[in-house]
Amino acid sequence: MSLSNDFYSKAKELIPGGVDSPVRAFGAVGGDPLFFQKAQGAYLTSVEGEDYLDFVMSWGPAVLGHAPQEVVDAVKKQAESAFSFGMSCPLEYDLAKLMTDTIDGLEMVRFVSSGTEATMSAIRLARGFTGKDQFIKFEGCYHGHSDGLLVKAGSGVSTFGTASSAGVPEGYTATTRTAIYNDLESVESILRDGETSAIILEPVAGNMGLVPGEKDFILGLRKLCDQYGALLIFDEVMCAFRVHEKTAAELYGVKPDLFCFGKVIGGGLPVGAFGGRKDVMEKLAPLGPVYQAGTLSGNPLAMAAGIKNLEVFLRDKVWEKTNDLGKSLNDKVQKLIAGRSDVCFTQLGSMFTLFFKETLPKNMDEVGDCDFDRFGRFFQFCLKNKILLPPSQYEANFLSCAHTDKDFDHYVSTLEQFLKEDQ
Ligand SMILES: Cc1ncc(COP(=O)(O)O)c(C=O)c1O
Ligand SMILES: N[C@H](C=O)CCC(=O)O
Repeated sequence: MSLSNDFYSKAKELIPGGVDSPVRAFGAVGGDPLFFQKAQGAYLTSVEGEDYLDFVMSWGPAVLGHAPQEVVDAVKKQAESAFSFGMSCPLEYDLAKLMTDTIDGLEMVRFVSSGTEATMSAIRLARGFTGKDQFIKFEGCYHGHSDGLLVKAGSGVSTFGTASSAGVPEGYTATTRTAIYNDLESVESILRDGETSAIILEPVAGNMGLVPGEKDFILGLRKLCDQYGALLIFDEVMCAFRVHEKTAAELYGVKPDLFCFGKVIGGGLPVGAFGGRKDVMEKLAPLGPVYQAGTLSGNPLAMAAGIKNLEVFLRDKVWEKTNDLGKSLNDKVQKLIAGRSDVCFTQLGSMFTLFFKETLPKNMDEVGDCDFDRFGRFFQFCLKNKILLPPSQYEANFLSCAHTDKDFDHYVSTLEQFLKEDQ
């Protein structure tokens, strides 16, 4: 029994499945989950004291690497004066100012404690603003686990093979309409009745593996929203500051009505935010009739971590570094797999996915063609070689400015060995 096995056995007695989020359970790749004690730079240290090269990076926040000193110092300093006020503090304004100054189209922003809350609140706001109940989401996009959004969702929902979740009454999903990613026709056919309040999507999807929206698709969504009186919501919880220096909105040159954020803007502490057009945001309580609240919203520790994470990201031009690193990894992998038809690789900024299929998928159905058993074997092979991948073919990998070309050489030689042994 390893120490991780020991912790896992104990955790299973008190925590369902031994984990606080299903993807951590290694359910799709076999074997028992590892438990960790330390995260530093591009590495995690298990409770056994073994170092693992990390491509999970806390599912996105750690774009500077784990525990960057300036963020650690900012959190320590804040902890000396307050963990939580339950009242307003200047740090909320500071992060709002930094974000609204940085992000084109973000006129106002409200902080919450998770990406789930951000998307759930954005949908409520869109309904309140337009007076319409229906909204569109895409198969394979994941927007957290609020009831109405747990329909044909990616990430753990697909990993564990559920189209929707038990415990969600039919009525709660009756207003959720699903369309096919990268397929404008599937969207317009739903919009024609004029009943849709909003379209929400990951403009660069990372919860069915990395599947970028095609430019025409994203531009087309903007046009359709304008034509049919629906709001366009970009869920950039995962992709902001990862696929572009700022947002995917800038990458495509499209302005959504609302954005959702999380991950990087909290520097690893629990945070989410939604914002966008002022006339829409002013419908929120206490100004307007759309209610939304949170005991720990705008939490000072999370604000301090987020401000420092973003400041360093912008000041040190971290985007240029992570983008170059991503391209370097892409070059190495493409060279290795050239001419193969059993595997393909895609990268955008600091996100990437290796799919066990011939060609890159454009939507959730095409991701379904992957060889999932082989992905599981690759995951285990990497683990043996001290590399931690997200434990599902449906998840994107993340790198940070703390990763190095030497780390990538290790990943690529591990992949090379795997492809030789696993014919
Ligand atoms: C695109 C996207 N939206 C929303 C969420 C939900 O965020 P959280 O897990 O912080 O609730 C996630 C991740 O889980 C995500 O990747
Ligand atoms: N894909 C999810 C978020 O990005 C994975 C995180 C989780 O559900 O625990």
